[in-house]
Amino acid sequence: MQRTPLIAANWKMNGSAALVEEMVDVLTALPLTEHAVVVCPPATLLTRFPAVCNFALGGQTLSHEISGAFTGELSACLLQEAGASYVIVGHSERRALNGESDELIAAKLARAVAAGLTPILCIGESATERQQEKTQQVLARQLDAVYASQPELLAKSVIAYEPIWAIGTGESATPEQAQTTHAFIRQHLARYNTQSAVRVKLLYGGSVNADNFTALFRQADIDGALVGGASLKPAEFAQICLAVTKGAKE
Ligand SMILES: O=C(CO)COP(=O)(O)O
Repeated sequence: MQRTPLIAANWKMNGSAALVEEMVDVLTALPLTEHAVVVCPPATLLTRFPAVCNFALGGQTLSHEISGAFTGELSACLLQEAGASYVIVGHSERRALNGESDELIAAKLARAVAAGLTPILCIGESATERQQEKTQQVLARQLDAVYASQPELLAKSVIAYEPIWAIGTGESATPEQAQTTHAFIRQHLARYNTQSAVRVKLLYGGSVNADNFTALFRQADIDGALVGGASLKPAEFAQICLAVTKGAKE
């Protein structure tokens, strides 16, 4: 089963209209294959991107509500209207800083799928959980919560494994560590549904850069990356994108 690769950029609360222009110039010059790259800028910048280009756009979070008196929130439909076709859900920063629970994340995922957005579900363990050998337990809990809410949601999502200890630290998981965990995630998904487990794209996130990406991407169960810091540097991000268009896996 050949899964097409995906590189996703998470700009977090960074970027500017100027960075949009720079990124568009750099990415549109690349021979990107269809659906290979998605850029998730702050929502206010979504409409600054051209309506048609050779990469997709995504939001960084969404409300679990459809519409109404929810000041400051953004619905799936608003994101879609602004040009998004993906949305990051359950990033560890939102789990930690905004108190997003597994159940809330499952509700957001359902809202995204219902609106036709592809969710990028983030899961991952903290340094302490890894030291206590609870990585698999944490990931299983995060996946089970989504499965329990609606069994078909995971098959319609991209899943990003982002160990919290690797985010923004410059200390990426090693290719072996990442592959072991991705293989576990895929096995766990297979317990729900063997066919969709083979099809689901699993991205690795956490201090990915142009130097370490190729070795990560060569791993059997790593289908791409969710890139934070390096996605703010157009030339470096372009190198990561090119690695998948060149088929670095072979
Ligand atoms: O959190 C991340 C992407 O969602 C990873 O961030 P960094 O690539 O900066 O470590």
